[in-house]
Amino acid sequence: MGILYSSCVPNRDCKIVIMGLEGGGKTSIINWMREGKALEEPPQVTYSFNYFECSKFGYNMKMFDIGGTDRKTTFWRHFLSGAHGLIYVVDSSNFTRLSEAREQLHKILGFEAMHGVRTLILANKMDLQDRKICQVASVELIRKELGLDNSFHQWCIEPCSAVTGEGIMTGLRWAVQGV
Ligand SMILES: Nc1nc2c(ncn2[C@@H]2O[C@H](COP(=O)(O)OP(=O)(O)OP(=O)(O)O)[C@@H](O)[C@H]2O)c(=O)[nH]1
Ligand SMILES: [Mg+2]
Repeated sequence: MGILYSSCVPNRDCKIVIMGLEGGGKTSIINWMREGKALEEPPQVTYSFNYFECSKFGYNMKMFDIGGTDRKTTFWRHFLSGAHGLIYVVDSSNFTRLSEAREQLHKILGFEAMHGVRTLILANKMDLQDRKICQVASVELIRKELGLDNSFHQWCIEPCSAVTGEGIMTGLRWAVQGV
């Protein structure tokens, strides 16, 4: 009976918004979430947004991948409204843009629609250090630079790579917990 019951329970809808500076790896990460593998070709720059749906962890996830080049906050408002989770992607190999990321993240979290929304920070491109291509910022440094310690939001930082898949599904599971 238990098995019959669980197989009949429909997936719950869950709206996830993925944001971050351009080139951080949002589209590549979403590809991992959907396909479980890295893209064969580097993705094209996302102008405006991409929309994807995928079923994971008992949720029908509606995912909005917001291109990093468009910084119009009026444009963001539309996507943030009704979101259950925010995933903010940071390029860990780009030390010089961490303060810009902090500014953008705080702007996003300042929207009323973000109150009570779980915020997952994905510290992406960790493979670059593992493959000895370049040094990346540690999770500790990213935490400090993003300045979330006094935030009322529920947040978590997960190191990840859209090349190896490290950390992506663990982070996503955290982001949708309790939705
Ligand atoms: N080494 C490495 N490269 C990555 C990783 N994730 C993304 N990239 C590369 O980084 C570049 C940008 O990736 P995108 O996924 O297009 O980044 P985005 O955040 O969607 O960028 P916009 O659409 O411009 O906002 C591409 O060349 C990717 O192949 C990663 O985890 N490791
Ligand atoms: Mg993109």
